Amino acid sequence: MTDKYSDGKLPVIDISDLNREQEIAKEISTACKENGFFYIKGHGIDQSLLDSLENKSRDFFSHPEAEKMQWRMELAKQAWRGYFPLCGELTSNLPDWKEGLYLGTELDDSHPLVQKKTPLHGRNLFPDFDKEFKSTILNYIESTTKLGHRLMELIALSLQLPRDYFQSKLTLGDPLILFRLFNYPSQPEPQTKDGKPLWGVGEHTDYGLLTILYQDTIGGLEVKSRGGWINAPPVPNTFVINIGDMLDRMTGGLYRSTPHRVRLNTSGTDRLSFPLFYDPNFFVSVKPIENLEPVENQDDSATRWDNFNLHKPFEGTYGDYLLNKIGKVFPQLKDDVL
Ligand SMILES: O=C(O)CCC(=O)C(=O)O
Ligand SMILES: [Fe+2]
Repeated sequence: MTDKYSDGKLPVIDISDLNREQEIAKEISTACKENGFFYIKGHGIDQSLLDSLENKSRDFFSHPEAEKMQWRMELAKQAWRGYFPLCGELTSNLPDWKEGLYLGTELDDSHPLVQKKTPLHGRNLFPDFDKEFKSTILNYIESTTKLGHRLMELIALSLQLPRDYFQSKLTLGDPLILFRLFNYPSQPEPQTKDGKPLWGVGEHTDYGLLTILYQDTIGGLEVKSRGGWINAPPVPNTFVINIGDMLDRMTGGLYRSTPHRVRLNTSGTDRLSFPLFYDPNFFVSVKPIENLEPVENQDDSATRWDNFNLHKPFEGTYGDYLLNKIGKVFPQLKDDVL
């Protein structure tokens, strides 16, 4: 059943009942057309795994920055993994008031793509304050990647496409998976720079297909709905799902990648969040799906955070597209490793 939470605005969709697949697909279609954001429950991922990821991450971030820098991103070179310190990432050219650990699908050095030094592919840098952190992270990535496959089937059904549409045309069984652990330290006073407010994360959309977000109980995520900014507060036993720019592009704007941001955390307790980005295969070029409902005002670049027209033809692969975007959020790393 679908309940209403979060100011009554974002739906919670139960995906557990296989006999209700068509109804679930309909609920997803409505949610994707309305806000591009929804919660899912009945996802089948054990709370004990989520608790363990949260506890071990909290422990990792509690160490002094100098210790965490043992796993800094520069060390992973073009794999783009590892720790970045507070204000180490820019969104819309402003530093975010967060620190994080970047991770992804684990590929060892003998993998052909790693041998060829393919950007965004390689080994993770696993902090070892806790010896079980690595297995917890890998279990989490595996479980949520499977959940991503399932959600993409439901999204295909929601567009009246064959259930394997995205698997056969876009992910080829090997979606690009980027996973992040974020810590938003609590701040007594909002920080300002040049008179501009700082954010946990500034307004943006996500680049890929689908984001699967687990968050702790603190809150702070905000979504730009048609009626204005609304909260996406923590809801027990759920993930927040939002669609990314590539699904907006493929659906000709029928499913919008909705801007969102994270408020500066003043709660008194650090906030943790865990976004997993389930993206197209790195080597695929992303083409619009044929014969979908046409959308008026498809080009929303005038009001988009980055003034980018997602629907302008683009010839390269998803990998080309993404590297160009990432270079803007980590300019220094781009200069050093690419
Ligand atoms: O931390 C959150 O709640 C959201 C983070 C986010 O939007 C992102 O990493 O793209
Ligand atoms: Fe995001």
